[in-house]
Amino acid sequence: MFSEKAKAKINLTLDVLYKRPDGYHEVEMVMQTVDLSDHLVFEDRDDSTITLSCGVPYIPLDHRNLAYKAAALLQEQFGIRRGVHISIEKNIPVAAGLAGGSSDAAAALRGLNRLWDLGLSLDELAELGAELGSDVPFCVYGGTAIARGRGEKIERLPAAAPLWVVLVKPPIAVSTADIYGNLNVREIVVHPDTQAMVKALETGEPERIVDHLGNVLETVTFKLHPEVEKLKYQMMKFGAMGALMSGSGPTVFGIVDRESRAQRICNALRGFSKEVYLTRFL
Ligand SMILES: C[C@](O)(CO)[C@H](O)COP(=O)(O)OP(=O)(O)OC[C@H]1O[C@@H](n2ccc(N)nc2=O)[C@H](O)[C@@H]1O
Ligand SMILES: Nc1ncnc2c1ncn2[C@@H]1O[C@H](COP(=O)(O)OP(=O)(O)OP(=O)(O)O)[C@@H](O)[C@H]1O
Repeated sequence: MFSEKAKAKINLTLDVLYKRPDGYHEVEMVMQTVDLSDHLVFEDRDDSTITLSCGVPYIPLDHRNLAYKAAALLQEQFGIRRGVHISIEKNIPVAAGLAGGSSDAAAALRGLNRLWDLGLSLDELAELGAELGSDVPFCVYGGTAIARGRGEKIERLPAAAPLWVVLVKPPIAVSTADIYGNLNVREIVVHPDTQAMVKALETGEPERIVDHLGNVLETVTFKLHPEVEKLKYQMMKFGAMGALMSGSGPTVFGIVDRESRAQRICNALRGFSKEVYLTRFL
């Protein structure tokens, strides 16, 4: 029996450069792991099937689950005849822009690499992960990184200073495909400055980091779901140093340098949303 943590991510920057002929968007994003995690446990089975259990009722437990897909991919690629039962304790909100499913897939790749003694490196697992989703390779490594291509090309960065992050999710689910589908690249007014964010992270100065937050998908999601923009405004009003929507949304994160202030923001936001989390850069 093995276990793995599947950590959530936020996008400190998310830039779209152009729409590619394959329908995906060429991106450049600074990604950061935060300490909000699902927990996965992997147990051997007597047969070759893959089974899943999960405490929450609203995620698929069959071939549509990204952790199932990860297990099936490894079985197929390496001719594995052993089965596995994967229990998922879900703490990351679903369809939130926090890569919950992608992180479960990455944790499944790491966990099964150990359970099935495959001896694969993180680079090899990340390459396999790209077949499951654009965010999976980053989730294989975690930490701080720049993601390019459709998100699968990862340049790892030194660990960032452990800033506090408040997450707030409105009670709506957002489809990533819909948000990218509604983006008109020619209408992007301000592109985030990826290199400036990298430099800001090197200094560890929160004031510089929040200066360079930017996500070109915000405009699209805000138009479809105005309550997301409202939460961003409230996050700032309650005292965050900077705030941004994560990924395609609808989660908004706020960056804070002191725990006491982060706690106060969480308390204030709980008047508006049931889903508020206090986390940190990891
Ligand atoms: C929004 C982000 O989460 C930011 O980290 C990612 O860019 C999306 O990552 P993801 O959810 O793992 O995305 P995938 O499962 O690979 O793709 C979902 C859908 O989003 C769109 N998509 C995704 C990534 C990308 N670079 N361009 C796209 O246009 C495509 O329509 C795709 O069918
Ligand atoms: N292990 C899983 N956990 C959560 N959702 C999953 C999982 N496997 C498949 N899904 C499906 O994936 C969809 C997207 O959920 P997920 O939580 O991964 O979105 P997300 O956080 O917006 O991802 P991203 O930030 O990578 O776009 C859900 O509708 C859900 O049914």
